[in-house]
Amino acid sequence: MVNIASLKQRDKNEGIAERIEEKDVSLSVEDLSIYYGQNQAVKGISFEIEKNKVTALIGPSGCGKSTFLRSVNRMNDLIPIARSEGKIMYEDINILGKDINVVSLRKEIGMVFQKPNPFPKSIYNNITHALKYSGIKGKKNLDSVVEESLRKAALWDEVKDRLHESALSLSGGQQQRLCIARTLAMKPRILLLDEPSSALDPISNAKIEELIVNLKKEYTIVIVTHNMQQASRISDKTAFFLNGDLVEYAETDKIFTNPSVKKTEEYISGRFG
Ligand SMILES: Nc1ncnc2c1ncn2[C@@H]1O[C@H](COP(=O)(O)OP(=O)(O)OP(=O)(O)O)[C@@H](O)[C@H]1O
Repeated sequence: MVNIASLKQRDKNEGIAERIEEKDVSLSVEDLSIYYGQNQAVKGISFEIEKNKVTALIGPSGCGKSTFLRSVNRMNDLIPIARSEGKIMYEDINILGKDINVVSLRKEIGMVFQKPNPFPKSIYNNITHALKYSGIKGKKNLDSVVEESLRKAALWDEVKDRLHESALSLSGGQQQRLCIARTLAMKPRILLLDEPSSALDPISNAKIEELIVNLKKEYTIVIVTHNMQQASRISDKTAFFLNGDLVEYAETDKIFTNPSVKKTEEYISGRFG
């Protein structure tokens, strides 16, 4: 079983970690195909996701965006008929390798879903729940991780006086920021966001967008969105998917002002999808 943390230690010993740190690439996708039984949902795509940038995945419904996103932290493992070919390299480790420790991978690469899904526990316990399994103990330590995570998720000021109330008493937008805080508490390097604000009101949406832009200083962010304005406002790079193919991948400004492929232009101008 390959444990990501131990690999990093090995890399550090061999001086590889420092060299990797200098690279701008966070994930390198190499000829990736994903199938559900006979249906090929992702068709041999290759691209590199850059560190400390926001990468938006856009495209019409059913084109493979979520399938790709889920494969990055091995959530597709939970679907018996799903299988993949090709590689997703993360710090010189193939995420799709059979010997990857998926639990440690998911700490490094956290995921937040479309619908806020806090545990039916207190705000505080939502954050500490998984920490206990990763060996962080003691009230002082836990308190400090709770505060740090909630601050990073821009939620601390709104909840600091009600940490022991149920997370379900929060608004939808606050619940989603709590889910982001819960993911940040695991100290990930990469955040995968699957339409994180599409179920929220415009003000909550604006808060999530502002949060994403702030978080990219510390994290690499990959976001699936159907909202073209959102992709153009917050992302640095945009990948346009269509029928499982990666049709175009470029700087967001280029995709939205001067795309190279006609299909991209048709999609972003609302002519289909
Ligand atoms: N759990 C699953 N089992 C079988 N097929 C699936 C499963 N999830 C997705 N698919 C199929 O894979 C293809 C890609 O779906 P996917 O959800 O990745 O698209 P998407 O671009 O994220 O769509 P949306 O924007 O609607 O979320 C579709 O043909 C879909 O029916």
